[in-house]
Amino acid sequence: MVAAQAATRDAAVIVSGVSRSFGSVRALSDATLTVGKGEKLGLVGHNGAGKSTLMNVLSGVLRPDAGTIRVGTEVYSQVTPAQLHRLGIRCVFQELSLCPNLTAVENTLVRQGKLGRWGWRKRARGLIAASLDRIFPGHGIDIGRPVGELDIAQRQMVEIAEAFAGRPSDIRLVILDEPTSSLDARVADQLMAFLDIASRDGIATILISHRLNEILSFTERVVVMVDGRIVGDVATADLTRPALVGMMGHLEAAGPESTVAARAETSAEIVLRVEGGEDSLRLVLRKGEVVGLAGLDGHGQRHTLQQIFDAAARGQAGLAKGSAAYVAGDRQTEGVFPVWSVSENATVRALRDVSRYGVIDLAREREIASRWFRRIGVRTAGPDARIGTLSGGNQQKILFARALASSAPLILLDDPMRGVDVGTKSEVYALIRAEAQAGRSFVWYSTETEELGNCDRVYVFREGRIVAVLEADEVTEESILRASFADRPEPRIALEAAYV
Ligand SMILES: Nc1ncnc2c1ncn2[C@@H]1O[C@H](COP(=O)(O)OP(=O)(O)OP(=O)(O)O)[C@@H](O)[C@H]1O
Repeated sequence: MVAAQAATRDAAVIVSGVSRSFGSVRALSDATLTVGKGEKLGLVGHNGAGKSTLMNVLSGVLRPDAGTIRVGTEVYSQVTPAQLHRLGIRCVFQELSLCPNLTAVENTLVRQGKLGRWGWRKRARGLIAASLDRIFPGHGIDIGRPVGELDIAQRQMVEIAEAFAGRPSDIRLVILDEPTSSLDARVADQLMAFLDIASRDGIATILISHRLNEILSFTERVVVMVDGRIVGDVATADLTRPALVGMMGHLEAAGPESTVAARAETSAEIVLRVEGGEDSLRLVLRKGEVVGLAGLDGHGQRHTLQQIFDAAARGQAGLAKGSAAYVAGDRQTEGVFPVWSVSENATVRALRDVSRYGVIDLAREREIASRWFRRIGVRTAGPDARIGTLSGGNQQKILFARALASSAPLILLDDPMRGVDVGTKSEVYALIRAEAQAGRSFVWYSTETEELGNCDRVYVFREGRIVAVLEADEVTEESILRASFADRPEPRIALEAAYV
C-alpha cells in the first residue's frame, strides 16, 4: 500500500522486517516502520491485528523471531526493556503495568531505576508529581496511595505520567496503547494537548487507539494493520473516517458508531428506579430500555452501577436475586480469570445452565461459549485457549459474552467497550438493541460520548448526583460537559437507591 514513511535521516526509530509468532498464530508479519523525531503517529487495526505485539517488540518485552530495530545509529535484533528505557523508548501499556501494592512514587523508582541511594523518594515524588501536573492539571491524584487503590482512570493517568517523567531530551519515543480507553473526554483532551507539546519537544509518539476520531484529530500519519501485517501508511490529512475503517479490513465501513435507532416502548413496565429526595432527578429504567450514565469519570456512575448490582445480588429492593449481570471495563481487577480458558471465562455466570446435578457439562459449556463467540466475533485459537493469550479487545468481548450468555434480565455495563475495535463495536451495539427488544434492560456507563447516542436516555452525573437527563439526540460532548460543569443549584439525589 501507499508508503508515507517519515524521512530516514530524522528517524527516532526504524523497525525493519519484524515478525513474531505464537505457536501457529502469526501475530506480526514482516513489519517495517519508521517513526520520525517528534512525529505523532497513529496505529490502528482490528482486535488481534498485532498492534500490541508490535509495541511489545518495540519495548523489548517480546523477542522478535526476525527483523531489527534501529535506534539512533545502533541496530538491534533483540533488546531488553531496560536497554530501551535507556535509549529513551517508553510504553503505556493497555493492560496497565504498574505494581498495585506500590504507590505512584515507588512505581516511579521501579521504572526510572537510577535515582540514587539517598533521597530517591523525594526525587521520585518530584518526577511523578511534575509529570502528572504537566499532563493532567487539576488531576487530584494522591501519589502516596498504593496504585491498586486508585480507580482505573487514575491508574491510566499515573501510567501515562510515568512514561513522560523526566527530561524531554531523555525521551525519544513513547508508545501509548489505548491510553484514553478509560478517560473521559476532558481528561483525554488534556492528554492530546500534551502530546502536541511533547512533539514540539522532539518526543515521537505512537498512539494506538480504537477511538478513530482521536486518531484523525491528533496524529500526523496513520499506520494500519490487518492480520499481523502493515497494510497502510497514510498522512492523516489525506484520510477520512470511512476510508480508515475500510482500510482496517473486512470490517463494515460504518459511519458514526451510534447507529441504533429503535426506541423502547415508553409504557413498558418500570424495572428499576433510583430515587432522590424532593426536586431531585431520578433514574428510571423500563423493560427493554437502554439508559446511559455520563459525566466526568468518577462522579458516581460506577458506584451507582455497583449499588444496583449489589441489590440484585442480594435480591433486595424489589429486584429478583441474581437478576443483574455486570460487564466490567476494568477487566484486570474485576473481569477475567486469567488462568482459565476462554469458554470457562465466558460461561462462569451461566453455571446453572451448563451443569447437571452439580457437574459441569463440558460439551454444553463449549456449545454456549462458541455460540456467543460467533455472535460477538471473538477471535480465539479455540474454546480451550487461555484467556491471557487473547488480544485485549477480544478479552473484553468474552466479558460481554459472559453477561449475555446468562439469563439475567438486567445488564449493567461499566464502560465495557474498552479496546474493542470499531467494526465489532457496531455489531455489539446492534446486539444490545436486539437483546433490549427481546426484553432485557441495560444501564450503560460510557466515557465515550459517541457511544451514548445508542441509549434511549442519558443521565449526566456530577459529584454523585444526577444533574441532567438528555434524550439520545441531545447527547453531544458539549451538552454533557455543560451539564457536568453547570453552575446552578443542583437537585440532591440519594444514591442509596429505592428500587421498584
Ligand atoms: N502471549 C500470547 N500467546 C498466544 N497468542 C498471543 C499472545 N499474545 C498475542 N497473541 C495473539 O496474537 C495476535 C495479535 O494480538 P495483539 O494483542 O497484538 O493484537 P492487537 O492488535 O493489539 O489487538 P487489540 O486491539 O484487541 O488490543 C492475536 O491473535 C492474539 O491472540
